[in-house]
Amino acid sequence: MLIEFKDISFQYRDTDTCVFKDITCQISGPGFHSLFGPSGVGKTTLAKMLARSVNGFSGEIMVQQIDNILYSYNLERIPGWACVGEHLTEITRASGEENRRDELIKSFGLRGCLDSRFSRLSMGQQNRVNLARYLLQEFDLLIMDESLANVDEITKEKIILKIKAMFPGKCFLYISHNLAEVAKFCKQILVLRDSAKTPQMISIDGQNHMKGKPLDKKFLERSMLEIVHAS
Ligand SMILES: Nc1ncnc2c1ncn2[C@@H]1O[C@H](COP(=O)(O)OP(=O)(O)OP(=O)(O)O)[C@@H](O)[C@H]1O
Repeated sequence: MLIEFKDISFQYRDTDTCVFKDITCQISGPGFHSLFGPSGVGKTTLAKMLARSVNGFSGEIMVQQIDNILYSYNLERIPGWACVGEHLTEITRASGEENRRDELIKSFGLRGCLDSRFSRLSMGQQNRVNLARYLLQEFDLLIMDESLANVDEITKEKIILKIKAMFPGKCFLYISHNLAEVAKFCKQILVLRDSAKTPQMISIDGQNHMKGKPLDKKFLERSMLEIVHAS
């Protein structure tokens, strides 16, 4: 599995600032990779380019062994008229993944939400339901653009570790503003900087924490420090 951004430059139409200037970087292999950087620097834009919903850039995005790319984001809302259980059953009808659905419902703490309408759930509950909907579909790469926003730290950790255990062969691009979280759970952190800085993207190794593995606190602290210095 390989994703390669080569000399990417981009400016939105009718704006006078460029978002990207000659970005080159690689993501290889399955697991959690992060896009990290200050608000407005272009994380969502780059993720959407990868998902082919933002075009018109110069340079190349090459992917190998990745056919299905899904893009999930934290403000995505599904129709509120059906209850959550029905939505998840409906999506499972296409994939035939009843066991996966039940496992996600249990580990994402969604049992109590199944009879509620989506619109009546809290934001953190809505985000968990929405993420489960994506994990029930076919994908090689899932972009998680702040998909776990509004979820408390303890539940978030359980969910990330569960996703890693359930989908060891899949690639995830995890976008978050939480420094400790990306350093702890991701194997690679792509720090995106202002387009006036050179290089605009810096790659840093993360801890890639897994369930049952001890945390290397020294390594984690070093990663966090490197990310702060790169930002
Ligand atoms: N459709 C658009 N048209 C014009 N400019 C846009 C458009 N979408 C985003 N931008 C601008 O492009 C820049 C990058 O936006 P983007 O949403 O990719 O940043 P981000 O790093 O994901 O931000 P955040 O962390 O706040 O979500 C911002 O300056 C934003 O104002």
